[in-house]
Amino acid sequence: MKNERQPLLIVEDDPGLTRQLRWSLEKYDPVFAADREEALKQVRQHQPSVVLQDLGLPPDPNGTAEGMACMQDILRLAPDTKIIVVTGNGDQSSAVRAIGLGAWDFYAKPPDLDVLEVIIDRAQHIWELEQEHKALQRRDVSPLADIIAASRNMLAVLRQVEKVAPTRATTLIQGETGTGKELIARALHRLSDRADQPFVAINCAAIPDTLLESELFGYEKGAFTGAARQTPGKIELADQGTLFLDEIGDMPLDLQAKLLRFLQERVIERLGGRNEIPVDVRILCATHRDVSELIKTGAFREDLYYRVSEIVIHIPPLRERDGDAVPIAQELLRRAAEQHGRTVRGFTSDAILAIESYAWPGNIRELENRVNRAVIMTENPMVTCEDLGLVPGEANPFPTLKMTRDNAEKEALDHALSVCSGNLSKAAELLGISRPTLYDLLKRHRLLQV
Ligand SMILES: Nc1ncnc2c1ncn2[C@@H]1O[C@H](COP(=O)(O)OP(=O)(O)OP(=O)(O)O)[C@@H](O)[C@H]1O
Repeated sequence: MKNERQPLLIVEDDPGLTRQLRWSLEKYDPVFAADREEALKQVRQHQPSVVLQDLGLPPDPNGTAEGMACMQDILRLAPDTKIIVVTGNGDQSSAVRAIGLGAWDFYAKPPDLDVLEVIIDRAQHIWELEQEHKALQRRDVSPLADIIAASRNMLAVLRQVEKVAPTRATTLIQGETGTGKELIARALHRLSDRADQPFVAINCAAIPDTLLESELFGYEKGAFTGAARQTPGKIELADQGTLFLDEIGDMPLDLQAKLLRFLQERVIERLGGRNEIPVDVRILCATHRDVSELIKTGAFREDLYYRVSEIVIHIPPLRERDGDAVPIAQELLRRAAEQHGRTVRGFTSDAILAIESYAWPGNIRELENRVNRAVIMTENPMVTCEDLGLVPGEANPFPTLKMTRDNAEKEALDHALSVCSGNLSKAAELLGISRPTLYDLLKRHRLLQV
């Protein structure tokens, strides 16, 4: 424990006990409150790490409702606080309920002051350890730290990201909606030597075709009605940094031609302008669409595809990432609880099973939405299946032999490709098959683009 006296908030309406505590806990700097309102005021002012709180507070000194409410308010205000609740002798069930609602520990009246001091010291010590741990985490947040991954195929994606990031290679990130494409793009930028320069993102599907060109290339004053002043486009704004073209599969064909020209010549001309402006950007693109299909139907230029896909990163859907859903859900719950000031501590075991077995068609974005909603709406300390809107026990049906074979095949392909860093000849050799057979399998499992 640190040397300076730490503030200790004592929420107690019995003046005799208050006096006794003041004299016996002298290694702390005690501050007092006799009711909920005063307690919250003291928490705001002194930010104590440990609070000693009577459960019987006015206007309900013989019950526990006010005490429980006070405790929850304090945790909402300062979630890391260690609250030790004081119960009437023999009132074990209230103590257990308080722990369920987020109290750290409890002791029964009349207090044995030596024991109480040990409990407070321990709470203070744990609080300090937690703070140190958090500070350490903050200090070495790697650019990949916010990407939670435990599955082999996602860890392979992260290894690919680490290799590709320091290069200037134009990269296409493919994956279903909500799989984390933008998160990966940001990580590629933050791990590159452009990390201190701008990361500019534009969603080609969210901007009407007529505006996309001026958004990307900028315009001169008077270039069109409403062009009141010279405005640089996103490409120019990303100069020296990274430009992320999200949903590039939705880019209209005439703009695709312009983008291709830019990628070849690395200069832009603003709309209505005559000067060529050199721009140095690294281009990252993403799409949830099957580009090979778009090329076949003529909706995407093949030459542009080759330009933007020097490297292709394929992000697997959540249902194919073995062991990822639960740790991601836990991290999202922690973030949501912090953001919304809720004391929700985890998932019930039913909820964990449901998270594992649900197919997550909307991937992590859907998981995030369900967890957020649950954290805001739940009245339980642990999020349940119902809070998540999932059906308990809705496990996957027993897998057919074909499903099992397909999964094993896909896993072996994934593994071989990651061991051989994407080298197809080596991967084929490792798997004991010919290169054309490997090619066919990769195509069948959609692990190969075009
Ligand atoms: N592995 C992960 N760990 C933690 N959070 C994640 C992970 N992957 C994605 N997320 C979160 O899920 C949300 C969706 O991710 P993101 O926007 O990167 O997906 P996307 O594929 O670009 O989505 P869309 O196709 O809808 O644009 C974001 O809030 C992101 O922070």
